[in-house]
Amino acid sequence: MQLKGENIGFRYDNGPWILQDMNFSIESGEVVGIMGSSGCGKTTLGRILAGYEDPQVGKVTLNGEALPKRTYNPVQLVFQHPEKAVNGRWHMKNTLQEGWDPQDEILEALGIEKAWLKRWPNELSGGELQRFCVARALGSKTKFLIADEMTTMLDAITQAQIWHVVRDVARKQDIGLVVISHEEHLIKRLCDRVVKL
Ligand SMILES: Nc1ncnc2c1ncn2[C@@H]1O[C@H](COP(=O)(O)OP(=O)(O)OP(=O)(O)O)[C@@H](O)[C@H]1O
Repeated sequence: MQLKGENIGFRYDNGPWILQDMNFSIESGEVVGIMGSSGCGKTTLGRILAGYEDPQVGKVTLNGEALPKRTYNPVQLVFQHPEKAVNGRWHMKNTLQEGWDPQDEILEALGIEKAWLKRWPNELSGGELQRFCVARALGSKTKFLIADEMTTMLDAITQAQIWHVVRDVARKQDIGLVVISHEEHLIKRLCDRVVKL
C-alpha cells in the first residue's frame, strides 16, 4: 500500500505559499522522517497527508484513491498536543474506544493504567493523555501513522517506551510511519529515510 502526495501546493487563506510542488510518498511498513526548520510546513504537510487539510494544488492518494472522508481514516495523525485531540466531556475509556477496542496487551505496553480509563482528560498528565492518543491511533484499520512531534514533551524513558510499542505494532500490522521531529537523533534511530523540507 502507498500513501502519496503529488505536486502539493498549499497556503492558508491568501497568505504565502507554505508548500509548493511538494512530492512525498511512503510504502507500508516504511519509517520515513520529515525534518526542516521551524515554520517550514512540516505540520501542515502532516495534516494534508492525513486529510485534515485539502491542498489547493495537487492531491493525496492512498493506493491511487482519495482518502475516505466518512469512514475510519486509515491515515491516523498523532500530534504534539494530546489535550487538543480528545473530547474533554468524554471519559478516557470512550476516547480510547473511539476508533477500535485496543487489547489489554497494548494498554499495558504503553503503561496505561486501568484506573485511568474512568478519568476525564483533565485528570491526566500530558504524557498519560498522549499514551491514550497513541493507543487510539493503532487500530487494525490503520495503514499509516503520522507522528508529529508525538513524544516531544515526554522524558527519554517514556519516549523510548512509546516508540518501542509503536514500532512493534507497526511491524506486526505493516503500518507505514511518518515521523515529524526536530530531534535528529530520534529521526536517525527510527527512520529508513529522511525527507528535508
Ligand atoms: N491555521 C493557520 N493559519 C495561518 N497560517 C498558519 C496556520 N497554521 C500554520 N500557519 C503558518 O504556516 C507555516 C508553517 O507552519 P507549520 O506548523 O506547518 O510549520 P512547522 O514546520 O511544523 O513548524 P514547527 O517546527 O515550528 O512546528 C508557518 O509560517 C505558520 O505560521
